[in-house]
Amino acid sequence: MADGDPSLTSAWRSVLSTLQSDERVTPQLYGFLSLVEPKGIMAGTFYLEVPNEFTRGMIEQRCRVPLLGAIGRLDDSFAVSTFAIVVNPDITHDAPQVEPERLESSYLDAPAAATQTTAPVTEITAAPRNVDSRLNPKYSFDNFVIGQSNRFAHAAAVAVAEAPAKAYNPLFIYGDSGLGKTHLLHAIGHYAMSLYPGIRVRYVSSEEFTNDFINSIANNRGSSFQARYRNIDILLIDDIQFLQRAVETQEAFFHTFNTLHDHNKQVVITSDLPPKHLTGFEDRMLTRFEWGLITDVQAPDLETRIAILRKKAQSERILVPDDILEFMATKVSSNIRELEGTLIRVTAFASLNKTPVDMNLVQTVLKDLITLDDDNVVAPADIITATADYFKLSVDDLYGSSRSQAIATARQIAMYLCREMTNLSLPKIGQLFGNRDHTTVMYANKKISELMKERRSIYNQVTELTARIKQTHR
Ligand SMILES: Nc1ncnc2c1ncn2[C@@H]1O[C@H](COP(=O)(O)OP(=O)(O)OP(=O)(O)O)[C@@H](O)[C@H]1O
Repeated sequence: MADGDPSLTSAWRSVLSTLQSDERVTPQLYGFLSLVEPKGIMAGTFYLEVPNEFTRGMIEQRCRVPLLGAIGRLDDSFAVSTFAIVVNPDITHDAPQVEPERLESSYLDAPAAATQTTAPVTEITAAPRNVDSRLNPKYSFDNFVIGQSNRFAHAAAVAVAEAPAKAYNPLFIYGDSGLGKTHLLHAIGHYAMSLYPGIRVRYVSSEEFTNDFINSIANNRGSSFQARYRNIDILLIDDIQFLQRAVETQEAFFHTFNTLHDHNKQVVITSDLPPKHLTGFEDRMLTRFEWGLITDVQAPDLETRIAILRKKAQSERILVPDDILEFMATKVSSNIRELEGTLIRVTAFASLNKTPVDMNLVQTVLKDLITLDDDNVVAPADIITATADYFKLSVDDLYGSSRSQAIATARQIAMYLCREMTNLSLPKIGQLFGNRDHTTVMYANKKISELMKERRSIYNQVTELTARIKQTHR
């Protein structure tokens, strides 16, 4: 679709009208959205232009989720699921309704909660707010359930958000997959941003860091890489184990870490193992990981698992009796992601059949979801092949960029299953599917969870496909 295309303009108008009635979009934020020029739709991405970095930052940081939601509501014929924002200073528009200066100065006001700590707030450098924090709004401290297994990690995370670079630096959180490390990282970011409006936070997975680094070398843009990772107040880096043996990327991370630490900026790192068990890292790097505080997250006990399920059910406004929650929590014991997957399936089934969630239903659904043990890990390639076979498509269709509805839905189902059945991170799954952004995977996950509740055909497809994949792994 080209610039000036009337259907493009009408698509963007419809997005704006959805956003206008979204209570998460304040009039000030709407002011920034009204600066957007829609440029085109390609390969499922809505390309938008804005006049400056500040506007891009505001939209990316504060409107990402409502915007993805509004785009998702567009007519299927647009075949669009995500967006990308490009800065074009040549666009001329009226000024946004909030002047950047006002936001800047509010950043320097010590917030109430922060004054309880020893953090001298003004030490955090005020600077243009154009950092895309890439935080997932789903993961906050409010919806993190505290239990014996994560109490210490949670307290350390809160302390770091309240007093960046003062409490523990770096904070190193380790533990098995699916136990809440990523959730804590994002929660630190959100909480720090609410305490110190305008603070520059960047969440990045090690894979994204590696890609950024490689691209910066390939494109001779080392200085923009440095600017991106060094002009920030809090760096949240997920799954550092993926930098094992990546000598040059490690070197880049080493310098980033030193610069941030020397300038009193906070670094938070997660990993599947504690520093002393990580192999493939230089000693000087491991020593630095141990400078601050190391804490682990463990598998949650039964009570915590029940509490997590209860919280999740409440947030989705689903009524699930306590004995059912307890039953589900007993069946799925180690991985919280799997626990959530179980709840999604159960509530989708109940919603489709318009029946309450009772023990019979849970037992029926759980029959299809017998968990695989650790030696029986599903390879993402198997999921993709099985999905392609099931929908009578080719594997290349799923990797590729076709926007046909049938292929796009099959691709989203494959992404959903990769998220549910493997330990792969969102960026890694995005990479697998033709280098897509991790937000596309997040969106696919959400969309399929919702569609399962609304369309029996989708529920059946996901269930049958899961059973087939598990069958081949028994
Ligand atoms: N204590 C908790 N309270 C509520 N939800 C939780 C908790 N711990 C984990 N979760 C949820 O479980 C899911 C998996 O957690 P998360 O992605 O943070 O795990 P992880 O340890 O980072 O795993 P990986 O190493 O595979 O990236 C998320 O949806 C998260 O919100």
